[in-house]
Amino acid sequence: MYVVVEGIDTAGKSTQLDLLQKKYTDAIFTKEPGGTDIGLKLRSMALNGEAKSPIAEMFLFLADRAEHIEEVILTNKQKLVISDRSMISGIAYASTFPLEKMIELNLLATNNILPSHVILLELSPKELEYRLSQKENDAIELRGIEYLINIQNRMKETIIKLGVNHLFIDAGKKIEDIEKQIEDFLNE
Ligand SMILES: Nc1ncnc2c1ncn2[C@@H]1O[C@H](COP(=O)(O)OP(=O)(O)O)[C@@H](O)[C@H]1O
Ligand SMILES: Cc1cn([C@H]2C[C@H](O)[C@@H](COP(=O)(O)OP(=O)(O)O)O2)c(=O)[nH]c1=O
Repeated sequence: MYVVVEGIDTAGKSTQLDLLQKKYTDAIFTKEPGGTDIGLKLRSMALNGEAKSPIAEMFLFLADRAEHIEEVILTNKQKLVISDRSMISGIAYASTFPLEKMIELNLLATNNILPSHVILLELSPKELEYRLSQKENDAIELRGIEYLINIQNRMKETIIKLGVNHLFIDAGKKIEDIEKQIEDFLNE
């Protein structure tokens, strides 16, 4: 099983992944960007906003993804792999590029490998505004509420277009209610 937890910044991914880690002690936990050695370097370049060109930034994430699929996903095919983000983020965050083009590029990077389970934590603009105000923001988070809600809409569109098995969850619900919904989805 290749499970991905998706959502815009502050949606609650890390919170749920910590809970999953306690429950699924034999699973492989990984993330994008930064799930491999090269990925850690690419992650720091991408997140520090070092690239001036949005195209260069997008290719840093694609390089990370290609390496991650090769090194982590393919080598653990028989195991339960749970990833913090995936190509869904890759397609959605590259919002200045057409969706179809991004799907094509991401399928090239992943060798056409798709997640078997996609969990999307979905935030309301109000809850997003509150959560961003409670933390120090990185370069991407500083792009603001409207930018991130647009990304969230693109995430939903991407999931539907790819036709992957998915669960959309209201991220404003109680942590334990979300945890239960995820558990039920993985046990289906
Ligand atoms: N269901 C929830 N209800 C209220 N606050 C939450 C919930 N889930 C997470 N949080 C809080 O929101 C913030 C962002 O959560 P986090 O798990 O770090 O998100 P992400 O990994 O998606 O950026 C944290 O302060 C966390 O404690
Ligand atoms: C995977 C991916 C993430 N991103 C963005 C989303 C996040 O803002 C950022 C890194 O995600 P994340 O690791 O969730 O950041 P943090 O640990 O600070 O919560 O990179 C892209 O722009 N493109 C991508 O392909």
